[in-house]
Amino acid sequence: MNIRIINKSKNSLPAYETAHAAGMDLRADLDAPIHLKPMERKLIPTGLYIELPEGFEAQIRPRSGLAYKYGIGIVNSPGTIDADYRGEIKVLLVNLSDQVFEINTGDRIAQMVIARHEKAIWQQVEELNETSRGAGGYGHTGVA
Ligand SMILES: O=c1ccn([C@H]2C[C@H](O)[C@@H](COP(=O)(O)OP(=O)(O)OP(=O)(O)O)O2)c(=O)[nH]1
Ligand SMILES: [Mg+2]
Repeated sequence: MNIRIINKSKNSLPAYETAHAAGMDLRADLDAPIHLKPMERKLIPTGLYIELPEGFEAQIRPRSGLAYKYGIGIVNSPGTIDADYRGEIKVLLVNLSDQVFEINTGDRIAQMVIARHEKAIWQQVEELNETSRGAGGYGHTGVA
């Protein structure tokens, strides 16, 4: 599908890195390197602006390699880009390691998945259909 995009960054457009990748990697668009101290969080600009069709969202998800090797996560994971948002896409990184993490312009800091979503219309009722699970949750089926 075609999605309108403005690229004010110095990077090329986000791209699928492999043939059937679900996400396109997002690159940082910086004037100077950013240093993320342990437990610090910062909004990282991408220089990208998109116009999603109604009924679609973009999810901003962590990259597993950065998470595993450097403890880099996304505070609000998955971030949600709404179809009516026209501002710059930013990524809220957090450093969960005990080392400073340096981000340079052009670094692939996250990935973005374009997804359909439903628009719910509430049907307010007094009772819900019964199930065998009922209100059980939070591990009520056990561990093993
Ligand atoms: O990781 C993210 C998450 C959000 N956004 C942008 C797009 C999104 O459409 C908007 C609002 O995000 P969200 O609804 O998650 O934040 P909010 O705190 O509810 O803000 P708002 O009151 O503006 O909806 O911010 C990003 O650029 N990156
Ligand atoms: Mg919101």
